[in-house]
Amino acid sequence: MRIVVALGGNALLERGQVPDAAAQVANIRRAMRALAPLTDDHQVVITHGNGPQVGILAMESADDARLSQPYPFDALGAMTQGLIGYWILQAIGNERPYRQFAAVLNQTLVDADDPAFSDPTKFVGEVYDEQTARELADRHGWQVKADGEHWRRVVPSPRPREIIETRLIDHLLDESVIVVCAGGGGVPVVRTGTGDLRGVEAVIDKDLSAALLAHRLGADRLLVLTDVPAVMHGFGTHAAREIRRTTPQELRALDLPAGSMGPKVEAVCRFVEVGGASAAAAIGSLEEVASLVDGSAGTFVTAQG
Ligand SMILES: Nc1ncnc2c1ncn2[C@@H]1O[C@H](COP(=O)(O)OP(=O)(O)O)[C@@H](O)[C@H]1O
Ligand SMILES: NC(=O)OP(=O)(O)O
Repeated sequence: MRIVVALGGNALLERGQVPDAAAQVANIRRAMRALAPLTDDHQVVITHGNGPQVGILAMESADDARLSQPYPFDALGAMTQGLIGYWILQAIGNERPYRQFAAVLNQTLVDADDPAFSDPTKFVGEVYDEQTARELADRHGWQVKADGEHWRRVVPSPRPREIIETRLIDHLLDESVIVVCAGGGGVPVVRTGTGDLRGVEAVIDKDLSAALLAHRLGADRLLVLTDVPAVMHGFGTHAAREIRRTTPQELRALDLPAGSMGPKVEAVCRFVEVGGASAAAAIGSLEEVASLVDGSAGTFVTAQG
């Protein structure tokens, strides 16, 4: 099978953990140990988030007095693809030293007139209390919003339209290469009037890019891995109940938070809706990844349910 895996942010950095390199390397090592068996039997693409990391780089850049302007988010996104891609390559390579791996620094096309550019929603960087967040916003010209009980910086997150490197990734998979790409949703770019690509200030949602990539690659599965075993009815209540086999229609009827489970559900729904009868997607925990493939764990989504 051809499988696209979207690795949740918690696999890189647990909530509240200090974002030291060593902590992330150890987390990624654990994640790759769990993912490695999947790569023995299937063509696998690994995508990953970059919200905390891109926020740290943005803060460093904003504080660097030598710069007349902080580095823009397309450049920062490319940096995180290199950083996290390197960590993943090394970790999966240590698990399967006889295999070939590639981290593809990729560009993701978005629409220049996407309404998201005037309504930032993507949380990046660290969490703050409201007062600190507002002070930072005044000092750096940021926009900040409440993320649950915390506050965080937000940046525009336009809808991904095309993964520019899809053909290259397709060839690599045919050659049995394990591919890391679309990290942080891919470097956001628009096409100019002359047909050139140009970077834009945004951070794309990695689950939505993973869904697009999975569709364009004709993948059999999209697996969205996170820190809960499934999508749940009544999440956070005593009556919480796992949703096991379902359809996009049933999932879309749920009221889910925009900053966490919402985009994951949107991603699996989009993949199944455009993929037809053979497409299947799952949301569940990294530790149960093998069982997510056949629906014996997690929330398994098909057109038929
Ligand atoms: N209905 C729901 N079912 C399961 N988890 C939910 C639900 N609603 C919100 N969540 C939250 O979504 C989180 C996963 O999203 P997120 O934190 O963005 O994951 P990741 O960082 O792994 O990408 C879970 O840890 C859980 O707290
Ligand atoms: N780009 C992105 O979706 O990152 P997170 O998953 O870390 O929010």
